[in-house]
Amino acid sequence: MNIGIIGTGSLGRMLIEGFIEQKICQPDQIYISNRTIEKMQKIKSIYPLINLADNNKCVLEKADWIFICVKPLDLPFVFQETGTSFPDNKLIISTLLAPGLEYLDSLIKGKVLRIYPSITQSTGHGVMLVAFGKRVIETEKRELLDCFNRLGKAFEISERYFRIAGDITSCGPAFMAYMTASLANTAIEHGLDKSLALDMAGETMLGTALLLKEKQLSFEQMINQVATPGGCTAAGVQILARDLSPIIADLFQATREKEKEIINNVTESMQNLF
Ligand SMILES: NC(=O)C1=CN([C@@H]2O[C@H](COP(=O)(O)OP(=O)(O)OC[C@H]3O[C@@H](n4cnc5c(N)ncnc54)[C@H](O)[C@@H]3O)[C@@H](O)[C@H]2O)C=CC1
Ligand SMILES: O=C(O)[C@@H]1CCC=N1
Repeated sequence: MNIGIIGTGSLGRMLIEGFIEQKICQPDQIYISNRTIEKMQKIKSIYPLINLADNNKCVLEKADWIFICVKPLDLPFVFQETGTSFPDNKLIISTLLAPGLEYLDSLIKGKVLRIYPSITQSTGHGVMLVAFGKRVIETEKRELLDCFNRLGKAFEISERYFRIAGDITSCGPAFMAYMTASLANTAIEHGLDKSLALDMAGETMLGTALLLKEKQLSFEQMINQVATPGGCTAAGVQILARDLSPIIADLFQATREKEKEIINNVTESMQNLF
């Protein structure tokens, strides 16, 4: 089975690393294309056997599973080039937050699904949200989910939950990194050396994740184990409990509004072209 990646930015590259590092396929089974050649060449310097395609059409010809990893507003240009009619043995896999499956199923003659991956999955950990279009059959669904489960955990859910789940799983790594960096930055403001603070923050984030996983702790158990009764962690947690909720509510609102804007813009530009 050959894998195609159209768009080798952050996410396309993560998928390439994940497929190769988790031994889902060999580098010579992967065909990639990108608008600018430099990003592809960097990937080729790491995986010399990977195939650089001349254009997106070549990826479609060579690969069986084709992951589209461009930004939503670039999608119309991809379909302009490749057409929208694909044989039944190909699976078109959109990583984009828009357009939705109903539109893709009506535009594309062929099999399509949506995934919402996470950049963390190159490590074999993290979450992939999955929703299948109506022409994907059961055996293909199982094969896809088996593959995605080797890149962390795959959750087949209705795409109407992609936004709120994606705030945890796909945007989450950035939000969590921001919060951890904020702890470090405040410590820096209080006089701790910058590189020490950042190193400490990263190591603590890693240790926290490993502890949660290895000891199968719930978040609440983790908090309770750290927060000695009457101690300073408990004092800090009280501040979070008092002040964090409205900020997180604003964050969910902001991602939802941005998603709406992107969906409107993509729908308009698709309608202009098709
Ligand atoms: N970065 C992330 O963690 C996640 C991203 N996504 C989705 O993945 C998609 C890509 O996101 P990123 O990788 O972050 O963006 P990016 O901007 O890093 O990468 C997009 C790539 O597509 C290429 N491209 C643009 N037009 C093209 C065309 N016509 N043909 C071939 N290549 C073309 C660009 O040169 C660029 O390398 C977006 O739709 C995003 O919503 C989904 C979940 C997580
Ligand atoms: O920021 C974005 O729009 C994409 C989707 C989730 C992560 N990156």
